[in-house]
Amino acid sequence: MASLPSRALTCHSRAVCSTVVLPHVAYSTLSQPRFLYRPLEDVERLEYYQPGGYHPVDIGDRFHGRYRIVHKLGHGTFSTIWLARDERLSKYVAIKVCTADASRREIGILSHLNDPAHGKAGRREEALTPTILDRFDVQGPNGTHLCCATAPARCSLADAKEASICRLFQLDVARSLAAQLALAVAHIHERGVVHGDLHLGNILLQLPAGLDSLSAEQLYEKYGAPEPEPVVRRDGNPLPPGVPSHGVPPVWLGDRCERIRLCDAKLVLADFGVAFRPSSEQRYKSHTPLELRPPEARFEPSTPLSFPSDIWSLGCTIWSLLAHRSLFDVLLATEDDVTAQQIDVLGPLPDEWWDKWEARSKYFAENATPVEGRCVWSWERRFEQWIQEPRRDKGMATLDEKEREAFAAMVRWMLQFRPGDRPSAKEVLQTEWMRTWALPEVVVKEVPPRLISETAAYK
Ligand SMILES: Nc1ncnc2c1ncn2[C@@H]1O[C@H](COP(=O)(O)OP(=O)(O)OP(=O)(O)O)[C@@H](O)[C@H]1O
Repeated sequence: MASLPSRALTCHSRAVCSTVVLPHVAYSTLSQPRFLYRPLEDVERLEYYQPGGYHPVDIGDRFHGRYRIVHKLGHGTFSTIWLARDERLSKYVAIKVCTADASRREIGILSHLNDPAHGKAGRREEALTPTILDRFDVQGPNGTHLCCATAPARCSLADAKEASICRLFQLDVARSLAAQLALAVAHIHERGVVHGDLHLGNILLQLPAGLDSLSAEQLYEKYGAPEPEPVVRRDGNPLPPGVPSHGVPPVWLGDRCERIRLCDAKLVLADFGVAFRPSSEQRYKSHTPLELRPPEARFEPSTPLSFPSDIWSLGCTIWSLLAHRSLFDVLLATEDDVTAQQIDVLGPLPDEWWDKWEARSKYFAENATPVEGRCVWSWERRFEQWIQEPRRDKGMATLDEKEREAFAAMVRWMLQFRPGDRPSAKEVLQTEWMRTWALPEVVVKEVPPRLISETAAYK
């Protein structure tokens, strides 16, 4: 059986964090004890099985007259995701079973992205974002749950890193993933959509062909059968209705990041749960994790977020594809610590932000030099110690001088403090690093045909 990486110490899926409050769920978790049940590792918070919350699903359940649940794929704050056999088409699908009170925003955004009325998208272009294969509602003890079927994926890029000790993708793979991600972002921006939560946990690796030919038994043999664990109340009372008798840890279809080969490195940009269209909705709060959160969300809270906020997160995500750790370190860090790191790496804040930043004297003297004794990690130091050195240590390829300069120029442009100074996603695709090093790693036939002709025109 393939080994499953423990996600217990990470928080890509916000539901695993005990301190999280569900932002757009209509019920409150405050009126009840924090932990009603014994927590199960790699299983969603069981307290969210309550009216308005998750729907209890069992292995073997049949949905919509055709989807037989064979395993669990994962969970998020607003859904559990299951591997199901589509008995009509004899293939596997991922069924996302949303919480009863989850907004239906994601399905609306995905339908908009896939709608031919908004411009003809190539087959490959569509492959960079999820295609809704089916949608239906399920009634259960906790309410009515929107379910949608999409292609199952192997794992998220965050999971592929967490499963690894060195936490590095091969250089050609990292370049290819960076290019595909920029293509995906260019595609959604062109359709007027801001993703709003770009990070490695929301980028999935596509499954190589071949899974569909396996029966459920063969799949269990190869990847391991489900191992449901009993749900137990801490006070010893029986389980209330709407709570499953067992929790199911997810199957591991993925691989350690360093073992992923270029030919298998095909991504899909997922989780459009907080995506929005700036033309029809104003959004002020960023849902992106702190290490990739655009600084305007902090310093210009009354200006609506827009496409450049994705570009900031895209720049940070591309860094994380090449490095073994994120550009801005958030371990035990506050928002102020992160702002200080951003200045250490990128240079001074815009004057009006600097004046607004109350905690600045903790990190900088009035002449903007770091306070005495504070350890400053510049871009160069982070690049050397978090990208080049670990790659050298593992016998992996490193970036030569020219690539290094082109990479820095691109990422630093994406990380301009003022949103208006950042490139558009299309301009990112035209940068020297993308054209010379990243796009050529994407197998030509896999690139959206229209975007190929556009990027070819830039050469
Ligand atoms: N199509 C899929 N194939 C395989 N695994 C998937 C698929 N979709 C989602 N997952 C897994 O489930 C996890 C949660 O999915 P997703 O982020 O879409 O849920 P969510 O409820 O919208 O989460 P949140 O809003 O908390 O990020 C993913 O990180 C991934 O591990």
